[in-house]
Amino acid sequence: MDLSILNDVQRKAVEVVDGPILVVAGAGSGKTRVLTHRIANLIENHDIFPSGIMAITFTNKAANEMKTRIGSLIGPVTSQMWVGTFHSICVRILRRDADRIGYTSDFVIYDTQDQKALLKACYKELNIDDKQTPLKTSQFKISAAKNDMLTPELYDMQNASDYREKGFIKLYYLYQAKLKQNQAMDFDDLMLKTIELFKQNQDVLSYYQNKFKYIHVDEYQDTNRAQYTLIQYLAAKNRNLFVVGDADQSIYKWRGADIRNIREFEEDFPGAQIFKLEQNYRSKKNILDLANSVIVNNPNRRDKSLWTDQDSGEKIGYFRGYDEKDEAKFVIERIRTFIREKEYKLSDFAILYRTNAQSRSFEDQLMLNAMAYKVIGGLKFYERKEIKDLLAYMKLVVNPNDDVSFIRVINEPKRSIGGKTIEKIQAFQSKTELSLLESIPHLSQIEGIGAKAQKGLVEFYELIMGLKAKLDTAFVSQIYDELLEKLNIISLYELERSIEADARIDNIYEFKTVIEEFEKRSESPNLRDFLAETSLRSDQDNIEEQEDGVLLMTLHASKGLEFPVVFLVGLEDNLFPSFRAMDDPEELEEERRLCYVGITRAEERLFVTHARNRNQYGRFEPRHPSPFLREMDQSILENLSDQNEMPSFDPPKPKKENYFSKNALKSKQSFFGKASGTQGNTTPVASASQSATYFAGAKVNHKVFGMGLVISVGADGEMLTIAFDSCGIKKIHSGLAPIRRVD
Ligand SMILES: Nc1ncnc2c1ncn2[C@@H]1O[C@H](COP(=O)(O)OP(=O)(O)OP(=O)(O)O)[C@@H](O)[C@H]1O
Ligand SMILES: [Mg+2]
Repeated sequence: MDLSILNDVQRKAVEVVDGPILVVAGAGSGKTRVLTHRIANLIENHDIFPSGIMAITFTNKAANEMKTRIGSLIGPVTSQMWVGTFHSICVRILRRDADRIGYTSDFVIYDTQDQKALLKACYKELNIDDKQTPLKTSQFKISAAKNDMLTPELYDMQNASDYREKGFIKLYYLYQAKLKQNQAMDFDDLMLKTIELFKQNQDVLSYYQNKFKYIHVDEYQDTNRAQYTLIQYLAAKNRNLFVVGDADQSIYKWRGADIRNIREFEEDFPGAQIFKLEQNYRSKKNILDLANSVIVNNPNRRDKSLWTDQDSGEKIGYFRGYDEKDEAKFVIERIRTFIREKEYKLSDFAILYRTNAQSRSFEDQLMLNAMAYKVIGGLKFYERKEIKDLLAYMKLVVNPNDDVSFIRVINEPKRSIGGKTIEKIQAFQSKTELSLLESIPHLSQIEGIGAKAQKGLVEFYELIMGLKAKLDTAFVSQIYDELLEKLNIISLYELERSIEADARIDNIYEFKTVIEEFEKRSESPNLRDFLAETSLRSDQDNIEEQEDGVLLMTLHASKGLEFPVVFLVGLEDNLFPSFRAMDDPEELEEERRLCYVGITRAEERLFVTHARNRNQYGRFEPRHPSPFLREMDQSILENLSDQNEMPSFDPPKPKKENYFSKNALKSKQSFFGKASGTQGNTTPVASASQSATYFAGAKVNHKVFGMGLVISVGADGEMLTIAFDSCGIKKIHSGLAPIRRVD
């Protein structure tokens, strides 16, 4: 095998055969390449059997990529070599020896839905109200405990003195017992049970320790406690552990990833050889410089020097649109120009964003331009559950005969209506030719439907009919608002307090923006036309399933990948970095690392964009540029914004010392204006009745709801819309509520 295609340090790292090895390096320096070449080298030049080699990555996509890369070096990877995710490797181990810890080898794996169903059964047994403690909350807590390797027993020991934890501990015990009864494991158990297997069965552990002489881990910076422990077990005997990672790319703290794992590798494995790669092969120099100018603002990091012998390349395109639609138009227009002028294919372009809901404006523009696209690691906007549900409601309002929509949403949210009830109505329906919805007024003629289900059905009927009555007089947005209110859907998701639920809320608000855009451009904005237009869009979706397409994904999903042209979009305060980062310096550092990951995906061209106004939380509001934009080296940005979109406004005052980097505030040639003078919408609005001044972005403390962030101030200067940490968005009268500013 030809190792001359590697640079000196890379080759040295590849050539060491035994002992613990850590390769740390910035993005695009060839870490993954070194890892695959090392494996090929072991097999080709050192006669190591593939069956003695294991390589672990974080996603299936990355695992497949790794197999392909090794395959291209030494021929197809056989199943004797274990290349996979942590989970897939654990399943393989457990299938063989689960009986040693009291499971059969046919144990089942519970996915999120199964987990919820099981939790529900526990709730029933323990009399827990899922309105007070949403299933999702317990699910999240159990997962967090497991990622920290806390079994119910350990968790109990740690929290025994905390009376508030009593309920949860009981639940956790029961949940775990029920899993066992069902011979089931949830995803997190796969890790924990493997560790348990090793702990309790020295012979099993020895078998794997002897079998896997060489163990490799990519993206080591994102391992959590349980994953770390598993690796420690497997590698303890031979100590031939080869890990690669980059502390600057650690972006999974919220899933328990512990950046210390990489920092403390030398302590965990004394005598470890450390290699630092410094040459980046992926990106043009300007892109790399930009990435560095951002990441240097993270305190507590080991400085790395990353260089490239590539030329500077073009400057980084900077665009500030009037709103998110304008931003999307710019991006799609650029892609068109690139394709017209150079030999690019659609999949050379990646649009990276912070939150899923942002994909919508880009999807719309791509569809308008008949360009194929793919949403990686997620669903296209109109395929997302909450959007499909809301569309189904609206379809029923227009068309009571739509049984498909009826079935989709009759029990969404829960109305105690199950499959049996629907079958009974269907039996009735076959005699009457009424639709399912139209059958509801005839419930008295249908036997065997319980009182609870009857009540649910009638309420559903009244909801739809109530909206139908307004069909010819109300705006679509009014119908939509009323629908949301009656379903209480936002509150239900808010109660879940999970990242997933937050994303759904974002999407629901984003859909309101879709409706408002429709109302603006159509002459008689009615629901029928709106639905017709939307169904055309979803149809188009289906045609576009081809190989090639512009790639859309969140920053998290882009880890480890590379693309010729990257658009990093939505660089706005409270979006990226997210609102959560405002009060939490650690969170802000994690967001900054995410920004670093995003920038370093680009090979040839990079564009950074944001909007001056955005529809978010269901409101059209002025936005501040992201602090990350200010941190970027301004001398390598090229302003591509329209003249009238040239910036200059008053940036919000720094609230935390490191919130805006010192660099950025000093920067002379900033696109983002000096910290003097106020303009336009960002002018603070004084509250009439209080001396305190409230404005979008002000932080407040409410006696009951706790800390929150003002999202907007009503025209009277008194009605505030506030996003509270504890309970989501609320409207509060500043003169009447027990509220004060905190700075
Ligand atoms: N010595 C080299 N010569 C030429 N190209 C190289 C060399 N080393 C790496 N590359 C190329 O540079 C790009 C980045 O490599 P790779 O993906 O392995 O980097 P990485 O450090 O794993 O990046 P990330 O931190 O983003 O995961 C790849 O296209 C790879 O083929
Ligand atoms: Mg990599």
